[in-house]
Amino acid sequence: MQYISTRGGIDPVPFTKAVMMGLADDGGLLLPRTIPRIGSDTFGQWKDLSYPKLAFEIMSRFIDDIPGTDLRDIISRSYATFDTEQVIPIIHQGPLHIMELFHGPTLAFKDVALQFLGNIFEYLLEKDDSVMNILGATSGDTGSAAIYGVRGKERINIFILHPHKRVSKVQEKQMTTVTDSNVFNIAIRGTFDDGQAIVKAIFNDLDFKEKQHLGAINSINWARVLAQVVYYVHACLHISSHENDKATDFSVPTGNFGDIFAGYIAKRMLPEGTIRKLMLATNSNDILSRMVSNGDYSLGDVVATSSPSMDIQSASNFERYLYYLLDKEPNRTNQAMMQFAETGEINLTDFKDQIQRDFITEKATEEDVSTCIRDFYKQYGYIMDPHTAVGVHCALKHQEKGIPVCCLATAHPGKFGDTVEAAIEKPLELPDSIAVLMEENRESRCELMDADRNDIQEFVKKHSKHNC
Ligand SMILES: Cc1ncc(COP(=O)(O)O)c(C=O)c1O
Ligand SMILES: N[C@@H](CCOP(=O)(O)O)C(=O)O
Repeated sequence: MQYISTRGGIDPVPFTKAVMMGLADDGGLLLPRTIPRIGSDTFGQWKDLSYPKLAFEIMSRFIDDIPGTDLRDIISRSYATFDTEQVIPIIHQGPLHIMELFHGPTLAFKDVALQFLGNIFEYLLEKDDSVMNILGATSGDTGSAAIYGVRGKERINIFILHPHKRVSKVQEKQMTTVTDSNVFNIAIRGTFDDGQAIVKAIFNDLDFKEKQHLGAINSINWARVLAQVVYYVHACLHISSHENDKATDFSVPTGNFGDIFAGYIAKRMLPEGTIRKLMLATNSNDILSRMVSNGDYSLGDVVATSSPSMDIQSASNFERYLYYLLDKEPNRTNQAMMQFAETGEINLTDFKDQIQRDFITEKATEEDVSTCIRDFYKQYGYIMDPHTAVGVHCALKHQEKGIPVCCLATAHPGKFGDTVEAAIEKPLELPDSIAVLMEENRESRCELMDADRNDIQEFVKKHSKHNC
């Protein structure tokens, strides 16, 4: 399998190079040259596979430059850190299927891909006897999952930018109380979008990228998307065996467009009609919702909400979808992205029909989110986090009679305890890993910096790991 850039400016590369490259060297995003198709027979044979075995079946269709035995080992180690043997339980609650993606070490869906990516990096660096300096931006969950994915790994230093005071208390503590010497947290005076733009600008300095051995853990990195494709297939297998092979809709709370893009890839891979509709749910940062409703992909200000991890306007992975929307023409994708960089908008009104064939959308206000958490708890006794509630709100509004809907539960409610407790009007029982974090006097480490690309680049240079 070869990987190409959405902007067409690099020669195709195999999986391992794509993972190490992160952002494509022409500023675009990497995609597999073709999306493998899964026939109905093969899909049927996967029904009883464990999660790691299913992950191997899917990933090995995209990875042909890591020996099978090594890939199996990497996958099985990655999911052994989850707190349940099922890895990703799917439960039936009221009218919905809820896929709980938060059973990994940092209690959010990011662990599913970042446990895997941390192990892939370690494996490839050992092979090459090399080192890596990871640079990433987070609105709260990617950062901690990436840190937990690589903490203590000898060949890796990690630098994570998060927006100062715009992440939840638990998210902040999860990141900053990891005091391993290879972990550097930077709180920036700015938004997640500012952090992501700085990360991309630094990656685009190819000389710096090469000299500092930069690596990417954001969904810029194809391996992130790939690991997330697996759980859509897992859910389809589960639901088709419980609901007589019915086509399934998915509702996905969306910020950087990575998770829902993984669903889009799964839809194109699986037998026709296995996934019916993808519901794209946003909070008040609704650029993606406006794009689906009327083709208007135009930046607004980032506003702070109770689902802070989705307080994003400039959705990184949108470029990958745009590439397919523009008939896989890199020149057109490049032009559109250049225009977006200049004007902050892309007019997609001519593509509205296609976009609406791919997605249904809904935007949840702050009131919608707390009402959804409260009512779902009252009716079914199930407690969800505010990001999950954005998706559940959308699912309940758009569910069609007789069509199963699977909602992605992207974080544990305890990560956003204040919002959840206010909605359900009672204290939450916190998992031990959160209770420990909130103990007083825990040592923590974080630099506060302006959202200044040069300062951050200098900081990374000063603290970066080098080959011996
Ligand atoms: C808890 C949670 N839910 C949903 C999302 C949205 O995922 P994506 O950015 O892949 O669209 C994020 C991060 O953005 C998140 O951290
Ligand atoms: N919600 C994310 C934002 C970064 O998205 P990514 O999927 O590109 O890493 C976060 O929690 O940081």
